[in-house]
Amino acid sequence: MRISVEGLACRRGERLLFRDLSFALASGEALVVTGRNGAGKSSLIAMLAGRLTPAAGEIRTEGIGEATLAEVANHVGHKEGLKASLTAEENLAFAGAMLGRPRLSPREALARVGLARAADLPAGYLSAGQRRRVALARLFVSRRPLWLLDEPTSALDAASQARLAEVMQGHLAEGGLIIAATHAPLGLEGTKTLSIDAHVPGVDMPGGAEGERA
Ligand SMILES: Nc1ncnc2c1ncn2[C@@H]1O[C@H](COP(=O)(O)OP(=O)(O)OP(=O)(O)O)[C@@H](O)[C@H]1O
Repeated sequence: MRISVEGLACRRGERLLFRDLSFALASGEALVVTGRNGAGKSSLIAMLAGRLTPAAGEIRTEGIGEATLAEVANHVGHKEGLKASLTAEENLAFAGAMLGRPRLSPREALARVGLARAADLPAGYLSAGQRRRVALARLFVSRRPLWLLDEPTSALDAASQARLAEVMQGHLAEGGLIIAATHAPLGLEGTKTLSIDAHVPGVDMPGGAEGERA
C-alpha cells in the first residue's frame, strides 16, 4: 500500500492552519508528525482518517483496491473514546465490531498491551495510562494496515512506551504503515518526519502564526 499527499491545506473555522503539505509513505514505513501546540497535527490525522475535508490538495492511495483510506485505517485519537460503564473487554468488542476485519479477540488484544487482568474492569475505573492502553489495544482487534496515532505515548509509563515501540515496529515489519502525531520520541527506527510548523502560514513572523493573531 502507498499513500501520497500533495499540497494539503487545512482550515478550521476561519483559520488556515497549514498549507502546501506533501509526503509519501509506503508499506513498512512510519511518519512522525511534529509541530507546536495548535499547529494542526490532530487535524492532519483526522483528515487522513476521513473525518475532516482538506481545504486544498489531494490524498491518493495505491494498493487498497476500491477501499477508502478511512476503511483501511485504525485511528487512535488523543481522546480515548471509551465508554466508562463498559468493561475494557466490552469496549474492545464494540470497537472490533465497528472496525471489522477481525484479528485478535478483545482479551488477546488486551494481553498485547499488558492489560489482560483489567479486562473485566469498567473503563471508568482505569487510570489514564491504562485507558490509553485499552485505546491502543484497538489496533489489534482489527487487521487494518494504516495506524493513525494521535499522541500515542501520552500518559504511558516507560515500560508501556517501550512495549508500544515494539508493537509498532512489529506492525511495520508486517508491511503496515504508521502515521503518528507526537511531541515525544516514539523509539522507532528509520522513521520519516514531517514538521507542520514549516507549513503554518506566517509562523516565522514576529508574534507567531498568522492564525494566532486576533
Ligand atoms: N472544530 C473546530 N473548529 C474550529 N477550530 C478547531 C476545531 N478543532 C480544532 N480547532 C483548532 O485548530 C487548531 C489546531 O488544532 P489541532 O488539535 O489540530 O492541533 P495540534 O497540532 O494537534 O495541537 P496539540 O499539540 O496542542 O495537540 C487549534 O487552534 C484548535 O483550536
